[in-house]
Order: sequence, then C-alpha cells, then structure tokens
Amino acid sequence: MSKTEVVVYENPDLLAAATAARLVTRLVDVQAAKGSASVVLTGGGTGIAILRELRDSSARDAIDWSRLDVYWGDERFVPADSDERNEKQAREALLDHVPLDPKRVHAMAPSDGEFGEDVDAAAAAYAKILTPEVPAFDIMLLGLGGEGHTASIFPESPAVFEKERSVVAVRDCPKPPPTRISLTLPAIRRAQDIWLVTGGEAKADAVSQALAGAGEVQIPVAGARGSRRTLWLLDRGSASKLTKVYQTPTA
Ligand SMILES: O=C(O)[C@H](O)[C@@H](O)[C@H](O)[C@H](O)COP(=O)(O)O
Repeated sequence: MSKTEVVVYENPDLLAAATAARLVTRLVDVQAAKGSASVVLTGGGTGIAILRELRDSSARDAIDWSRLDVYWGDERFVPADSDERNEKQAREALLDHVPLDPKRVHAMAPSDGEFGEDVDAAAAAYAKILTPEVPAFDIMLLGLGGEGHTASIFPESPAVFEKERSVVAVRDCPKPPPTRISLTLPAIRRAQDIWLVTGGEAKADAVSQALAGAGEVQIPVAGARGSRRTLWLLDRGSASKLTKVYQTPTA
C-alpha cells in the first residue's frame, strides 16, 4: 500500500515554488536511477504556476530535458491556439523554454487537429499512445476542484465509473470548457508518485473529505493514489479543515 503524506505550505506562492523544487530533485533522482523520467502535467492555476516557478528556477537544468517524457492528465478539447488549452499554457509557462525532445512531449489532440471535433476519436488516440500498457508514470501532478474533481473526472460522472479504458472523452463538464479528454482513475493509479497540489480555502472541504476516506464516486480525487506514494501539497487555506496536524515547513 502506498504512503499518503501531507505537507502544508504557508501560502499558494510558496506551494508552487516548493513543488517546483521538489520536481527538480525527484526528476533528477529518477533520471540518475534509470536514465529517463516521465511526468504527467495538470491544468489549472496551481499546476501552471508550478511550471512557471520551474522555468524560473536556477536549478531547473539539473533535469536532463532531453530524457523527459511529458504527458497530460487531462486537456480541454478546444482549438490548439486557444488560451484555454492546458498544453498551450504549459508551453508558455515552461515547455517552450527548455530543450525537451519534441517526440517525448505527448499532448492530447485539440479540437482542430487530425480528429476534428471527434473527441471520442481523440481520446482513443491518446489511449493508443499509452499502450501496450499505461506507463508507470514517475510523477503525476494533479489539481482538484472544490467539489472533489481531479483531472476532468467529476463526481458521479460517467468518467468516474470507467474501469476499462485509460482515456475518455468528457462532455458537459461542470468546469468550462465543457468538452475535455481525461485519464481515468485506473490510468491515474498507474502512476508511481501522485502529487495532489492545491491551495485556497475553496478546496478545504474536498481535501479533508478525501483524506478522511471519502469514496471516489463522490470525491474523485480520493481515488488518485500512487502505487509508491501519494503526496498532498497544500497551503494553509486548502489544509484548513484537516483535523490532524501536519508539518508546515518554515516559510
Ligand atoms: O484542466 C483542468 O481544469 C484541470 O486539470 C483541473 O483538474 C484543475 O487542475 C483543477 O480544476 C484545479 O484548478 P485550479 O488549480 O485552477 O483551482
């Protein structure tokens, strides 16, 4: 059974900066151990703030960018140049500023790409990249919503009940834009280390319910458990309803 750990930072800025520092250390350690590494990115304000902090980190090039595989946990099914695209935001925040191997950046299709508006085909194509089996991703970053969604898996949605497929199309998503592509919980649980990164009081209920053992159908983020480690990286706001005292690093 993987370990679940919680670290609480003073504020959202420190959360993003400290998570970026953790990424450098962990990715360097993984690359030292096995020559390459894989990371799954998340959309959302916290996820992108982490990438910006990593771009500006003086230690960032300790990572061998040419031997890093980049995936996404979910994507908004919008045109490639839409500002709502997780990939576009990630490229502006970090990916276009470091020497990645373009063949190792695995983006989910946009709605004006080779599959056009066929989001099911786009989801199936991403699932095909994750074959013969979903990689045991080294690090998966995941944000979460106030009602407990993670990636684009929302409470009591068709996606949360998916047990077979690794990637699904999501329609009528409560968080705009409405059409998305998302890894499913079985695919998410293939990750070795899952880092749940979120700040702000609005997430406190979902965080406390997930850590108190809520079911994944009502609180999907509760089902995001890494095979080796599940690390909750919070700030005082998102941790404000936790009953157990967790270590708060000094600012
Ligand atoms: O594409 C997305 O919107 C994200 O993948 C989504 O799961 C996000 O991570 C959470 O909604 C948290 O977003 P915030 O960090 O902006 O609250």
